[in-house]
Amino acid sequence: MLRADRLSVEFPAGKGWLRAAEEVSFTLAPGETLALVGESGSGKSATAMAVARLHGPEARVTGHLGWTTREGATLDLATLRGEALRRLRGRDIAVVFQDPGSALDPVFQVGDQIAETLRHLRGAGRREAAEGAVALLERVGIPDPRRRAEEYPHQLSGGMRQRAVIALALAGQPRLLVADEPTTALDVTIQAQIVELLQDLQAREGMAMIFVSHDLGLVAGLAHRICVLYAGQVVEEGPAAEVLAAPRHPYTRALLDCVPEMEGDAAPPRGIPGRMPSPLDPPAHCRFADRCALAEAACRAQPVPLVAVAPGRSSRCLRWPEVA
Ligand SMILES: Nc1ncnc2c1ncn2[C@@H]1O[C@H](COP(=O)(O)OP(=O)(O)OP(=O)(O)O)[C@@H](O)[C@H]1O
Repeated sequence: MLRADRLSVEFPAGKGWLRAAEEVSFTLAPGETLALVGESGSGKSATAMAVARLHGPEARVTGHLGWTTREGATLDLATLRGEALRRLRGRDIAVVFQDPGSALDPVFQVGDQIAETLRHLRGAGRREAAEGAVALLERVGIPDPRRRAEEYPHQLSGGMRQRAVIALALAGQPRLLVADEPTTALDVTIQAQIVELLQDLQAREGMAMIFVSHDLGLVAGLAHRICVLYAGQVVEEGPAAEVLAAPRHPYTRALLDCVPEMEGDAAPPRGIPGRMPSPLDPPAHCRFADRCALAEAACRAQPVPLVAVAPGRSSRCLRWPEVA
């Protein structure tokens, strides 16, 4: 359904450009969830926002985003403009962000906001839209949806607000949901509930999803494929079960080591020692070398390419067979 081919996202910085994402490639099948994982600043959001075409005019996006429409035609999302882009946004591709507050207007009742979207995107009549809004609130697990529909966003808890935002995203019957750290602002128990909801909706509606997270533990139960980003580059990509069971890049290994062993583990999450290189001036060789226990002279001698290590799996590490 979606094929990102050498997608790069750059932002103006001083006299040059900051490469937030660099030649990122992946594919997404209908009904599949792809997790984009990495530390803060690794380029996850830049990549996800490029897919949703939500960057400001200052961003320079290059590469291709092949998209197969409902009718089977192929478009390049990266170059879509005007009416075709408006039709796609909100309808075929919906987005849920970290902060549920930003997607809801504080001065309108939640149900009215969803109803208005149904009228706009699906041409529903007034009554049909109001009923549709209640049905959507019910579908995302909001108890007593008829009463909740009449409340204002501030009357809902954080978790309920994020559910309402997801209901709003579903209003256009999207084929792809882009969820950018949708649970980061929520309590741990609520996080799990929202992840469960997304998983359930995704399976029921057959929607594809791009899920952005810094937490490999969180995406473990959700993702079909995982794409690990480091300093703007894909360092590992493959089926989630394989990546989690036998990582082929030391950075993925290190991210896995940060995941608490057991749910409710009281130990504070450990970070990875060292810092990610600045995207303004990344080294020409392996970008992870300075934080990597396996790094040797060859890793600092040349750029390291992303290579296939198994069918459907790739790694950007010279010593990948030794990682798992
Ligand atoms: N609009 C912008 N203008 C300039 N630089 C930007 C812009 N958006 C992102 N960046 C930079 O691009 C790099 C990648 O950012 P991005 O937000 O994609 O990372 P991320 O992995 O999603 O991290 P986070 O979890 O913190 O959002 C960072 O260095 C960031 O500062």
